[in-house]
Amino acid sequence: MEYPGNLFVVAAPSGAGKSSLVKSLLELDSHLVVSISHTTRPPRGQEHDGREYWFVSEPEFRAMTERGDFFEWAEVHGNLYGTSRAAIESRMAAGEDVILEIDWQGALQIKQLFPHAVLIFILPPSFEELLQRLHRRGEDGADVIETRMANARLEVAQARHFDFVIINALFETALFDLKAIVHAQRLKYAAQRRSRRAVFDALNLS
Ligand SMILES: Nc1ncnc2c1ncn2[C@@H]1O[C@H](COP(=O)(O)OP(=O)(O)OP(=O)(O)O)[C@@H](O)[C@H]1O
Ligand SMILES: Nc1nc2c(ncn2[C@@H]2O[C@H](COP(=O)(O)O)[C@@H](O)[C@H]2O)c(=O)[nH]1
Repeated sequence: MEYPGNLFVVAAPSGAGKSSLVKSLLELDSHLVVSISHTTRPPRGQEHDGREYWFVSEPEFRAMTERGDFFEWAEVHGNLYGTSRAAIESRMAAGEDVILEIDWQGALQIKQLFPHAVLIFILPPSFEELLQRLHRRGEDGADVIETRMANARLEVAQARHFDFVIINALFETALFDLKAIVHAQRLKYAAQRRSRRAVFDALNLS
């Protein structure tokens, strides 16, 4: 499928900082919209339905998968997560630039559907720092943190399938890298569209 806007996909092990980076990017970039995913995970302390996620029951989620409502979905850390068509289709069709914050399994599904999607993987500087960040965030119990740390070791091996890798050691540096990727992709896409136009013009086609 091809849409007129850019599609960015950001994945990372839990706690690497992708939500923080995407949130800061959105504050600086009014041309970018983030997709709100559906999940069966219970809300954390400050989370609201329709803001961080659409929180649904497992039967509701399964019904959506059967109806084909998702562009992609996956089981992550024991919960189900998915990007609904309703969340992004109209915005992509309108030519808006969309960013998805999803896990690596979803990212690879999106690349299959939208080959022009740009996949960005965020790495923490070390596993020790990742563990510290999960503890400092203070949102998850010890068992959840243990699961996420175990999964992190498998997830980082997937970075090789991504177009770009950013190491989120110093936050401002990682944000700069993310902005640069978005900017470069916009220029590349615009240039490609202009050259297609130029070819059409030269051939006197409309
Ligand atoms: N560069 C950084 N240095 C130190 N702390 C950071 C940095 N980036 C993010 N953090 C902190 O690390 C914690 C985890 O960040 P965040 O919630 O953005 O991670 P995440 O990758 O979105 O995790 P999840 O997938 O679980 O939602 C937060 O408390 C955040 O403030
Ligand atoms: N495949 C998908 N993964 C998603 C989606 N939305 C979020 N996620 C990923 O799940 C984990 C855990 O998130 P958390 O909010 O419980 O910490 C993280 O890697 C998210 O990126 C989705 O729609 N599809």
